Amino acid sequence: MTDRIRPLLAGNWKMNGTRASLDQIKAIAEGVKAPLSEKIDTLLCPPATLLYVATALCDDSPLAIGAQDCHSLVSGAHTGDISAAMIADCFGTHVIVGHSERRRNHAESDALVRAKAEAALTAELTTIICIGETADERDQGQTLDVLKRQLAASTPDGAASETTVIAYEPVWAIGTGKVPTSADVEEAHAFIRRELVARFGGDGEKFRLLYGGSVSGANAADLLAVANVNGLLVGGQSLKAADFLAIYSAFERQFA
Ligand SMILES: O=C[C@H](O)COP(=O)(O)O
Repeated sequence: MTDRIRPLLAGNWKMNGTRASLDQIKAIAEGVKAPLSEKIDTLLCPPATLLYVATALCDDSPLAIGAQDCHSLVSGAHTGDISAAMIADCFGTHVIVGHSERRRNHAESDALVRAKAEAALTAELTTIICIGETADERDQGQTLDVLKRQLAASTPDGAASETTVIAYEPVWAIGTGKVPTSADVEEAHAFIRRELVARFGGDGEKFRLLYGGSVSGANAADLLAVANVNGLLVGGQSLKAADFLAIYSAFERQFA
């Protein structure tokens, strides 16, 4: 862990959460307090239906609210989509793009992910670009090739460490309870770091690299101890405040 890099704990609710879940957002917002909030950033990405009310709920909290996807255009005839500008209009500050569930379920290409990331940058949202190999790709020894291709093709030339976060999420680890070894995470993150430095020079050293995939309160501390892991992207364990705050506590132990 490079101490210049401010860690980020991010939660992705995926297609979960209704108005009845707002009490969980409130509890998380109240739980991410100073002094730790002065050292690490926290973010929750609820479904788009809750975005506006969630930002209002978190008005007095360090907890940032973001979205899970955006269209590459600002507006137009795109039924069901939301634009980066709309997210910003709801006071969202972040957006996830290129999540493997979007890549798989909506056939999103690297080029489309890059266009979405460009739109997010234009809307002045912090963009979390997800990359990661499938189980087959891993079994065939292609992990680093996949990461190289996805990172290069999904990241805009205008990306910078202030505005862009890279999340390494092995597809086979998402929602499965399977987590790569620390050595595997270290290898992947070191590779991503090298690629970013090769492309962005010194600024590549400063990008935040998140690990995601079956993160829980039980494994968060071990993951955070891995070199070049600057935070975590959490799915299932971000839905309940108690689970998410248990992961936040692991940050406390690592970074306070
Ligand atoms: O965006 C979050 C990831 O897909 C991880 O999900 P998970 O923590 O439920 O495995």
